[in-house]
Amino acid sequence: MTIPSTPDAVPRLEISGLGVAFGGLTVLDDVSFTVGRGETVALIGPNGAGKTTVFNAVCGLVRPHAGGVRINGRPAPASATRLPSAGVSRTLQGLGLFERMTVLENVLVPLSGTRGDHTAEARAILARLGLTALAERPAGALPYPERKRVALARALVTAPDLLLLDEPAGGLGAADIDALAGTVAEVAASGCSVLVVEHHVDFVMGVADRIVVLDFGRVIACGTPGEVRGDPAVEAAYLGLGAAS
Ligand SMILES: Nc1ncnc2c1ncn2[C@@H]1O[C@H](COP(=O)(O)OP(=O)(O)OP(=O)(O)O)[C@@H](O)[C@H]1O
Repeated sequence: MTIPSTPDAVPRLEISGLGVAFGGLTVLDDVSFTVGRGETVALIGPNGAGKTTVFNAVCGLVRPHAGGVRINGRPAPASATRLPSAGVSRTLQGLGLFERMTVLENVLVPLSGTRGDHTAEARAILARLGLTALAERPAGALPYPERKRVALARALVTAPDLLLLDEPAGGLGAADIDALAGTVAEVAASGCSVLVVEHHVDFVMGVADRIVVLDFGRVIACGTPGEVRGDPAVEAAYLGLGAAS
């Protein structure tokens, strides 16, 4: 996918003054942060803090009443269907795989509207994620960790320059989380920017360059993992509430 090049100073993702309300409920209030090129930023916070709503605003699935989202310096697409052409891929908490389609067919879905045969690219991604032997299996027949990897492969096949991961470590064991952390590090090293929503604190501390902490729809802290870990407001709001360690 060819994305117009932008100066390095322009963030891949810039969220400024974002406000979202559902009916009378304010869910996001003046949320601002950036994700730079090749940077991995984690968005953490207690249940209901507004993390998924941030993702949905980036993807054009909810309309903010204040502020905005820019991707590579341009306003984010108003529709999720235009995200791939803006260089953005996303995984979903619910995975959203087509259960009866094979692993390979699932991974080819994002490229189905584009010209040419993309089988070689899809197989390369499958190989990178250790899924080659499962390529012809129906996605619905696989154990959960492999299904999660298929969802990640499907997000990577468009070669995004901004990858949004919604709870990628959820439901995985230690070995799969380690492998996932390695994949995220490789993706970021290739220049792709990553925004990850995740509850698993060790995973977040290991992969994130910076962490943004939301509580009741507001940013209460932003910094390196070391800075955030020691922040009393974060401990009170989140880390002290028995999150996975
Ligand atoms: N479509 C909607 N209509 C009404 N309220 C909503 C809607 N989507 C989310 N909310 C509410 O907005 C708030 C933030 O939800 P959101 O899913 O963004 O939080 P979250 O931080 O991702 O939580 P979790 O960690 O549990 O996934 C919650 O109070 C939720 O109930």
